[in-house]
Amino acid sequence: MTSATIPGLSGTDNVPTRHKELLAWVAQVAELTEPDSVVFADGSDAEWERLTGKLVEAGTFTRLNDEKKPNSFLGNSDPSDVARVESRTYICSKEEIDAGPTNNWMEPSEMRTLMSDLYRGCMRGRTMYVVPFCMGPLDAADPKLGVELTDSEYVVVSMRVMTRMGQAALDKIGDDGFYVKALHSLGAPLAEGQADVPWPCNDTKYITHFPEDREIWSYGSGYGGNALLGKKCYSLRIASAMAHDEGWLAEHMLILKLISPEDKAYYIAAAFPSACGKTNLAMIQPTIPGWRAETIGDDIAWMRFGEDGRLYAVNPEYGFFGVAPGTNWDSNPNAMKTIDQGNSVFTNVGMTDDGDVWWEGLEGKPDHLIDWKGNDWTPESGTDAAHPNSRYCVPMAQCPSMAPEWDDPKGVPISAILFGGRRKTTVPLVTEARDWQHGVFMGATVGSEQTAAAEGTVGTVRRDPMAMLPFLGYNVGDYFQHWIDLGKNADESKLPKVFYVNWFRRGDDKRFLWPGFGENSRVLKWIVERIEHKAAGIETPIGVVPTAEALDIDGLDTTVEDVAEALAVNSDEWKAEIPLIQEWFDFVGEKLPTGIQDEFDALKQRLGA
Ligand SMILES: Nc1nc2c(ncn2[C@@H]2O[C@H](COP(=O)(O)OP(=O)(O)OP(=O)(O)O)[C@@H](O)[C@H]2O)c(=O)[nH]1
Ligand SMILES: O=C([O-])CC(=O)C(=O)O
Ligand SMILES: [Mn+2]
Repeated sequence: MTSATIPGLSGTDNVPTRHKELLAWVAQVAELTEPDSVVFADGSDAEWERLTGKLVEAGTFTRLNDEKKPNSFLGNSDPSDVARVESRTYICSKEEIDAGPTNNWMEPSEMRTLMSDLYRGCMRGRTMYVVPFCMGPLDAADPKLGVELTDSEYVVVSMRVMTRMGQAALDKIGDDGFYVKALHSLGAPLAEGQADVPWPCNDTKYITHFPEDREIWSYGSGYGGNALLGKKCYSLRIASAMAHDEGWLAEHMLILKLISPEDKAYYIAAAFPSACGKTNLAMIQPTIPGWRAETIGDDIAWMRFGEDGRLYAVNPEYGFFGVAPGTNWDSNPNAMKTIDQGNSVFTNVGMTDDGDVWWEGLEGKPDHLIDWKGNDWTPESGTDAAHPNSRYCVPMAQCPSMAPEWDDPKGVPISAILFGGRRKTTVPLVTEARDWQHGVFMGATVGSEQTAAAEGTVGTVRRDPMAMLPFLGYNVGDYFQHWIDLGKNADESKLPKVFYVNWFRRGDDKRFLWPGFGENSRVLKWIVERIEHKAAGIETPIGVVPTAEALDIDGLDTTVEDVAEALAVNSDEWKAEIPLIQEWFDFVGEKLPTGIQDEFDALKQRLGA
């Protein structure tokens, strides 16, 4: 790590790059934000030691018991800074229509002026880190590079887990290479002698994207999705705009490798909204004999057509930023084994008296711990030990279920795409689309109950197209058209088949009708057998659903009645869905593709609605 003081970045001898434009940008931001010092992050172990040590000293981190979680830390946030802030997230395209109805928009120069005022002097008393990173393998033909400038050590160490961060990425950028500019500040300057707080942040927050300039400006939050700018901001919002221009897809999808008893591998990508089961499905342990699964990615997929006409997916990430509550040895043993190897950062979970972590749903409920707000907690407290959106941040390479090809820059050929959401009613366990365009319609109309992953009322149903509602870098109507066009230009026989799944349907007494987790392998088996033309299905107005016999429920600890209810297509429920879809399409507005409107009209006709 080399440091250079400001404003003297003109003397660049001790700086680890000769990239003039990059250095000019660093100097310009330093001049605006006035940090005490500027440090280039190199991604080394020594740097990790130094920065985690600094975070412990500052009271941000507590080092966990090395025998339980080696080289791991707990950092509990300010209670106001626990999730993505969608109402403060902006797409500042030049024209408002290009941000579209699903995004907040402000004219770019107006936003730059407003945020420059906030950034002025905002790093006083802090260090500004220059964090080079690469999304996806460094040896990709066209590596996707970025540089985050941040005044948060928590961000630097988390970026090291989540991305290929440090000198290797800076070397890839070279002397004049392109990189995405990602500027982040906690917005919490320190006056001379002012003591710091454990989790600095600001009540004013902006998470801003300039898609045409491929630039990100974030202010006021230290939380994952708002501050680790390689993840949602770059790999989804900016990348979706790049993908639209360049003919590929940047999606909020897990990537799973499923291996049949005949040893044939199938790669499946699945888009579910935040906190709706991507990580769990990505690490699934199938319950049906002979079937195995491996992980390629758990949150983001970049997909492009290969020379053979198939759609290939790459996981751009390097770490998991997973939902902690509900993760346990039964629901997700692979996540537990990954975490147990250490090298992790936990946010907003409880800490046990022996220096380990605990959250709701984890085995071994302790009699006493310190909760995520720093208070004494006992099972009688009646409060959550961990915030519902508490997270573990851990290197993917440690996960025992990773497929050997998980970081292959070529990616993996996708056989099926799953869309899903969290719906108590209406949506069956699994439905197969009639063709690509019908599949795009399904994705475009996914509804899901709101979770704790963003601010808002948990439980309200909202449309979350392709699970991308909070992550689209451009107009949602153009996005639907892009999906349709990619299918039109492809060899239909090589396109992935599309399915709509719902693990969350409930019975009258509110219980889940389907056990989920490892048992979802039964649904995956039907999907693979549909691809191989081996499983039966029934044509319904909404698509093809399994016959009672086609879904393998051998040895399943669920009643046949519940399974039937989970699979049921209830035409009254679907008729009630029609005005909701209409309302959503009215909101999408004039850019709704005719292909999607055609699918909607056909659905209404089939339903007699
Ligand atoms: N009932 C039920 N719950 C599930 C299932 N899969 C996951 N969950 C629960 O859903 C919550 C979120 O699951 P994750 O796998 O972390 O969700 P995610 O989509 O990766 O979330 P993000 O990281 O926010 O994008 C956890 O509380 C899980 O226990 C399932 O098949 N059935
Ligand atoms: O972005 C985050 O903070 C966490 C995440 O994966 C999501 O919300 O989908
Ligand atoms: Mn996510």
